[in-house]
Order: sequence, then structure tokens, then C-alpha cells
Amino acid sequence: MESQIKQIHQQLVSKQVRCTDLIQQKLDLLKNNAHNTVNSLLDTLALNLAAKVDDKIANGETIGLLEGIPFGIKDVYMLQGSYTTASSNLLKNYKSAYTATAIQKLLDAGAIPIVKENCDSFGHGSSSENTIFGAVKNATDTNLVAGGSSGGSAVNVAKDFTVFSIGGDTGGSVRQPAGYNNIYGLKPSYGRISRYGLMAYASSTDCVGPLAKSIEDIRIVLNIMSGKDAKDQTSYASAEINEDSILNSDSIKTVGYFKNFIESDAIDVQVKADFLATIEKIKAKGITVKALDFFESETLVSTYYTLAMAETASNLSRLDGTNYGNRIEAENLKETYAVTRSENFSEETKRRIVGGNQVLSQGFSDEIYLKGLAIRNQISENFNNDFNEVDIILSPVTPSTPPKIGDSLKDPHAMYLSDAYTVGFSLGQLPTLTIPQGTATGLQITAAKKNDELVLKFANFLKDTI
Ligand SMILES: NC(=O)C[C@H](N)C(=O)O
Repeated sequence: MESQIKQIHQQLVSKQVRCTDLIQQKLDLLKNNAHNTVNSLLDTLALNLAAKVDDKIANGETIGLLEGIPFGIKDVYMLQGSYTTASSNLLKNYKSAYTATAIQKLLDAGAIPIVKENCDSFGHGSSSENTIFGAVKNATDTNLVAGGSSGGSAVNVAKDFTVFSIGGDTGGSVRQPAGYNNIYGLKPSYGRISRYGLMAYASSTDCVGPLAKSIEDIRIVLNIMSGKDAKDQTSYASAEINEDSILNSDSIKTVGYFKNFIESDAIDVQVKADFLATIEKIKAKGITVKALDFFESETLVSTYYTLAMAETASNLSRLDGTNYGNRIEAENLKETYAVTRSENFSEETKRRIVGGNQVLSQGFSDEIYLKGLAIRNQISENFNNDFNEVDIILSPVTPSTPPKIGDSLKDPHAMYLSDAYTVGFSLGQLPTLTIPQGTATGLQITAAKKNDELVLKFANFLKDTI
């Protein structure tokens, strides 16, 4: 699929399509859609912005590539004046007081936000069922989950309800739903895009990530959102990735994959077959493929969840009904906090807050939290060594195909284990892109930190190979 952004841009400037009509058409598709992707529509804002784009075109003014392009926003980003609920009861009535840097950059480029998208509450989940707005349903089969936590964003793109969407990825939240719905989803290198205005889940792995139907659209949107931001000290300046540079993948000579991922008993037969077929096609193109050693899935998943739960317990402690949140009055302040939090957070979010506070508590923190940090360092070191040997690491996105709606809620442990192939790359803060491949699980392409360009190059090469 070619760039939809470029295609629509052409239609707008040649006056084949009016921006207002385009936006109205997308809003109509989103309204009451069968996949439950919408938390709130931004119709008034979107139609106002569209009318301005139409005026500019009618006056013969030139418009930028992103001007008038409709996009979706996972409901964890601040957009001034919009409901920003994190799909939670606690923030059901909360309206953003400011706009996230990444979203502001898109607005400055003229893109039009049309929807705040359904997702797992605070990013807590892998299925987009942990939400007060009802489970998001898969784009191709509504009996299956959409994946998560950015499920609404992935389905909106897959169904052409939005041209692109902005998800958030802490441990797979962009890549996994992208895989489950057969589209592209990028978790950029940690820090490439400012996190300012993205509701904090686990701050050391939270990444802003675009979902789209082509590599080119991912590149365009990534370039706009990237850059150092004084409001996020972990953000860094990066060079723009230009279109021509991703057309040439000659620098990629060696690709690796993790032996234990593919030899695991947990991997679905078809997922394995698709992955190995891809490896054969890559070899046939003259690329050297190496099988690499890596940490066991259980170690990756438990390290990620130890750290993510600790960070979210800390980040969410401010949501007590005083400054933010749906306050429930009780006899005294302590009771008010307790009732507000226990009545308004979901079961899954409470599980993580309790788990996080436990691993941070005296007596446990040395044994569990600090151990988690130490293993994370070893994981990063392992990646550094790997990238001395290979240019790219490939992996399926998940060990299995999307579960039926309801199954993940019954077995949270199984849900955590389904993140086995995504969380390691998050802990390493590496750039990883999901591309569609065979079954509805997708393929992950990863490069060394800050080398997002190489990921896009390889994706472009694979487009014609698999
Ligand atoms: N937020 C994410 O990246 C999804 C991951 N499954 C988690 O619950 O942490």
C-alpha cells in the first residue's frame, strides 16, 4: 500500500475532495462503529479545522503534506479541551488542560485530530478489554480481541476510519495491536519523541508511536513528531529520515533472530511457519541470518512487569480525587482517597498498583525491584553485543494469534506471557517496527538504539521480499 497521506494530499490540492467532506465521512464511519474504537469524537474541532483547510485551498494558498489529514489519538494523550479518560472511570470527566508535544507538532503541521481512541485503561493490558468503554473488536473478526493497549488506534487505521493514529507503547502496545490487525506500528527509540503530555504509565519505557498502513506514512509522521523537547529531559534531537534513504538497504548484511523464541513450546505452529518462511526468503536474497541466544520469555516478562508495575504504582499515586479524578467523598480524607481509588480503578490497574507497591516496599525492593533493574542492564548489554554481530533482529510480534474476547480477562498471567516477544525490546529502549506478515501476528524489525532509519530501510526491503 502506498502512502495514503500523499494520496489524500493530492486529492485535496487538486480539489477532487473537500477536506470538510473527507472529515465528515471519517466521523460518520467512526460513529457507532461495530468495533468500539471511539471514546470521544472531536467533531467540532475537526470540522472547524477542515473548513480552514478548504478556505486556504479555495484561495489558492499552498498547503503542507499533512494539512487536512485526519488522525486518531489514543485516549492517553493530552489535547487541550478534550476528554482524556485513559479509558478509566477515574478520569471519565477529565478534560486536558494542555496539549502533548507530539500532538502539538501534528497540529502545527495541519493534521486534523478526529477521535480519542479506546484502549486498555492507562495502557494496562494486551487486549483492549480493560476499558470502561467496552472491549475493542478486531478489524477482521469481531469475535477476537483487537490487541492492546492501543487497540482502538490499530482498528481505526485497519478499517480506514483514520489515516493514521498515535498510540503509546510501553511493552508492546503499538506493535502488538498493529500485528493483530495487519498494519504497521512503530515503537521508536526511547526518547526520539517527547513523552510530554502522554499520560505516564512506566516512564522508563513509555514511547509515542504511530500506526499506519504504509512505511511511508510511518516515516512522515515519525519525522514530524521527533525531536528534543525541553519538557522531556529524556528526549533527544535526531536527524530527519528522508524518503530516498530508506529505499537503499545495501548496508544491511546480517540479520539475527532469537533461537529460544522460535523453538519455544508456546509458539503457535502457523506463527512459527510464517516466521521461518520469511527467514528463508531473506536468506535467498543473500543476507546472512544468525540464530542468537537470548533471555527466556519468563525472565523477560517478569522483569518487564516488575518494573512496569513499580513505575505505574508511583505514577498513578497522584490520582486520588484531590487534583485529578472522579472524587468519591467519604468520612475523612484517608477514606476518600481509598474509596476514590478502589471504586474507580479497574481490577487490572489495581492488580498492578498493588504489585508495584509490593516490589517497591522495604524488604522486597532489594530482592525484587533492584534485581529487576540489574536484569534489565544485562538485557541491554546482550542487545549491545548482538548489534556488534547483526544489523537487524527479527521476531514474531506474539507467540500466538489473537485470543477470543473474554479469554484474556479470565487469565491475566497468560495475557502477560503473550507479551513475551515485545517487552525485551522495550526494556532495551530500541526502535522496533511491526509489519504485516502471514498470519495476524506480524513481524517485528529491530535495530540498535537511535537507528530507527535502519528499521524503516529493512521494512522497505522486506515489503518486496515477503
Ligand atoms: N502498555 C503496553 O505497552 C502493553 C503491555 N501489555 C502492558 O500491559 O504493559
